[in-house]
Amino acid sequence: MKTYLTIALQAVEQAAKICQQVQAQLVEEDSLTKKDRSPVTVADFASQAIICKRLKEAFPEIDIVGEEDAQSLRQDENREVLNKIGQFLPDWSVDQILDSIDLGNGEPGALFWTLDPIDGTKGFLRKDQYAIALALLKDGQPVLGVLGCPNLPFNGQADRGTLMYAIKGEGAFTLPLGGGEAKQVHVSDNDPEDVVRFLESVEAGHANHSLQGRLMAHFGDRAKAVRFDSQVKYAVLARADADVYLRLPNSEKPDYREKIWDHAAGALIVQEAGGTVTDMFGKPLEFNHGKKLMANRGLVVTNGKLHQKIIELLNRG
Ligand SMILES: Nc1ncnc2c1ncn2[C@@H]1O[C@H](COP(=O)(O)O)[C@@H](OP(=O)(O)O)[C@H]1O
Ligand SMILES: [Mg+2]
Repeated sequence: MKTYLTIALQAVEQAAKICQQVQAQLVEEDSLTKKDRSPVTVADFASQAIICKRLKEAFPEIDIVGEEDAQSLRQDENREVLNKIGQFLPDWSVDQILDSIDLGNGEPGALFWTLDPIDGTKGFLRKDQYAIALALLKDGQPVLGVLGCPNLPFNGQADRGTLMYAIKGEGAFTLPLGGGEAKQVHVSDNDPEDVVRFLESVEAGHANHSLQGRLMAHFGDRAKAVRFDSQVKYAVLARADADVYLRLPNSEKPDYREKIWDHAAGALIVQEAGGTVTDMFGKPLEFNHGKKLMANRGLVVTNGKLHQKIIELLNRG
């Protein structure tokens, strides 16, 4: 597993550098809109190209299930975006860029990678939080997870981003992006009688803020709300900077099913830091139903001590 980890960390580091460069000089034309009306940027594509190329060089036999594909980039109308990606990958030919992005068109199987090249694209566009999320899944469960969080200060240092990783059964660790010593992380110790710090999406459309508000009311003044984009929320909870992360289905999209790349890496990291991850009914996540968590609805992520209480409150009818 160590070889997988080394390559995964290098790939995410490399992608994070490009994402930081793009975010620093981002303009509106650097993104396009997908069929589901969600945005995708130059950085999403460049990040996927870099990570897929690196993984396939090292592990040619393992499929990669990535969020993006190059179909839209192959259309003339998006030539500008393709050219811009080339500016950030100067040694790459156009075909190399397109083909590397499409290395992420693999299918979920017994052993596969899943990649979100930029999780929280809307946060990225706001120059806010985002994560590069990579996980290795074996027999339907994440066994390795890496989160690159370029805008999440490492140890309070605003100029250093955060990298987090976990291997199943071996704990969760953090180190600064750009290199440094890895330190083990543990979730908080807070119980239902303490202050409870709740994480939620910034984007109201990705969650149910009003249901979450009603649940928080149960804790009165002790409930604090913190909003972050992306799987940065899992990283924040894993290092004990928050206690609960709720992702409750938005009433306007009751049939929404979560994507595996939005949760595989983060869920493993929180579990290895001592926390608990289930859906809103307390059911463990099942990653063996294709690209979506078809057997689960919503998410409840806690430090473990708060889990039962939150599930009870959510399901008391
Ligand atoms: N209706 C919905 N409910 C829950 N998640 C949604 C959603 N619509 C989009 N998303 C997902 O929410 C992710 C961002 O999460 P967050 O709200 O925590 O920042 C998006 O990932 P991408 O940004 O990779 O597309 C997208 O996959
Ligand atoms: Mg995502």
